[in-house]
Amino acid sequence: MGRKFFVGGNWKCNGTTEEVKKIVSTLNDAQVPSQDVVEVVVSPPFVFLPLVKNSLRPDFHVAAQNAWVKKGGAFTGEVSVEMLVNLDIPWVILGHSERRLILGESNEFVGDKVAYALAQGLKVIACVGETLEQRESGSTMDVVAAQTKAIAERISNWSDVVLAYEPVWAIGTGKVATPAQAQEVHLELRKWLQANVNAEVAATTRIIYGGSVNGANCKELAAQPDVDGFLVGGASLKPEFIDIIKAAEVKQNA
Ligand SMILES: O=C(CO)COP(=O)(O)O
Repeated sequence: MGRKFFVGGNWKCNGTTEEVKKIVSTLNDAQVPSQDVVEVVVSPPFVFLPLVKNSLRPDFHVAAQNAWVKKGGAFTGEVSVEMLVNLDIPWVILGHSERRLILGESNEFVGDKVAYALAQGLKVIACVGETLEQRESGSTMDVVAAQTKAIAERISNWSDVVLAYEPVWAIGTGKVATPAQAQEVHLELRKWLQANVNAEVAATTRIIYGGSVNGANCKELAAQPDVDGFLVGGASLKPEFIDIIKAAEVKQNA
């Protein structure tokens, strides 16, 4: 199958220097499966990226939580892709629902960001997901397909993209999607990629789940055939993130 398990930790807008040092030290001391089995990427706020990059174990990598849509310049408050490349930051999270919904980023804007970041050599964790209202009205697949389409229309190479399905109603709510709910959308997304991109991209692109993942629910989710890992928020700030990384072993034993 060849889809290496991927565990991302999205620290969001959290942390002090002391807290960040503590999380890094916990991660550095952890016994986890090897890089051949699981790819681990943590995403601190921009201001802590150099600290984390310089102190984190070499088998774990870092991601920015956002980047500007095109070349940097007169865009007060933004951080450009070029700056991330300059700092040797390999990954960026784009299209997180908090940016789509709170900061008003449209599907097209997110698609443009993904295309620009990939073109400059970054790897992208691209997020999609429906709100509770959209789920209840039966439009989950239409919503995630439209979000994915806006990306697919703008890129030709998916090898540096990880697709994160993060239902908005499950984010930070403690209300995790059931393994069946996650599997259903992941499979539909894979079918969408097959029909609209190609079979190889559908078979090889990692589709990870995010939304109230924790040490207790991660194994059952990881056992789903189309769940290739996680994007973890709150629990990525805690030692239980190590247990979530270890959920990769579920795939090995499958
Ligand atoms: O938004 C998320 C990761 O990007 C998920 O957040 P929680 O794990 O805190 O629900």
